[in-house]
Amino acid sequence: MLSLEDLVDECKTFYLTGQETVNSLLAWTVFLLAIHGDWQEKARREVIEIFGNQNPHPEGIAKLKTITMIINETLRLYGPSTLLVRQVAREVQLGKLVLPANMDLLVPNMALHHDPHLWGDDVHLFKPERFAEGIGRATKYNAAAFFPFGLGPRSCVGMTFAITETKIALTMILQCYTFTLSPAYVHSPMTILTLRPQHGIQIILESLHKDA
Ligand code: HEM
Repeated sequence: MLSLEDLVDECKTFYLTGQETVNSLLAWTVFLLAIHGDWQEKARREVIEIFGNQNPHPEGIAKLKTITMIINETLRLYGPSTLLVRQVAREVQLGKLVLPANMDLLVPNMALHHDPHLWGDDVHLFKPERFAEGIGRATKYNAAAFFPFGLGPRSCVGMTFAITETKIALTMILQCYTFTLSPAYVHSPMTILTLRPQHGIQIILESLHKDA
C-alpha cells in the first residue's frame, strides 16, 4: 500500500514530468513553425480542414497527420528529454563491454536523434516529411534511433496524454494566430531537467480574426 509520503512523491513526479516537458515541447514546436512559415501554413490548413474554428475534438485529433509529423520532428530536434538514466543491476556483457553492477548508465537519446549515420546528412534540418510514413519508416525500424519518451518497461506513461495536449494547444493557436519569430530572440537551448530555451521564445502574434 502507498504511504502518504509515496503518494506525495507520485504527485510531484507527475507534476514535474507532466508540466515542464509539454511546456518545452510546445514552445519548441511554436519556435520551429515560426521560422518555417511553409509548415505553419500546412499545419493551419490541416487544422481548419478538420476543425474549422471549432474546438478540437477526439475524432479530429486522431486525423492530424501533418501536426503529428511536425511534433515528431520537434521531438527529434528539440526533445524535452535529452538522456535516460539506468543503473546496472548485475554485471552484464553489452556488445564488447562488460558493465559492472551498480554502474550508472546514461543513454543520450538526443545524440542519437542527431546522429547523421541514422538520419542522414540533413540531420540538423527541420524536415517533418521524414515522418510522412510514420516513425517506423523514418527510423528504418531501428527503435534506438528515436525514443523521445524512453524505451522499455519504464518508458513515459504520459506519452499519449502529452501528445494529445500538445495537439490541442497547437490547434487552438493555429486557429487564432499567425506567428513569426521576434528579432529579440536569442537561440540558446539549455538543459535544466528538460531542454529549454534559456531566454524564452519571443514570438510575434497576428490575430487571424479582425475582431479578436
Ligand atoms: C513531451 C512530453 C514528455 C516527454 C518528452 C516525456 C519523456 C519521458 C521520458 C524520456 C521518461 C523516462 C523513460 C525512461 O527512463 O525510459 C519519462 C518518464 C515518465 N513520464 Fe514522461 N514525458 C513527457 C510527458 C509526460 C506527461 C504529460 C506525464 C504525466 C502526465 C509524464 C509522466 C511520466 C512518468 C510518471 C514517468 C516515469 C515512468 C516510470 O518510471 O515508470 N510524462 N517521460
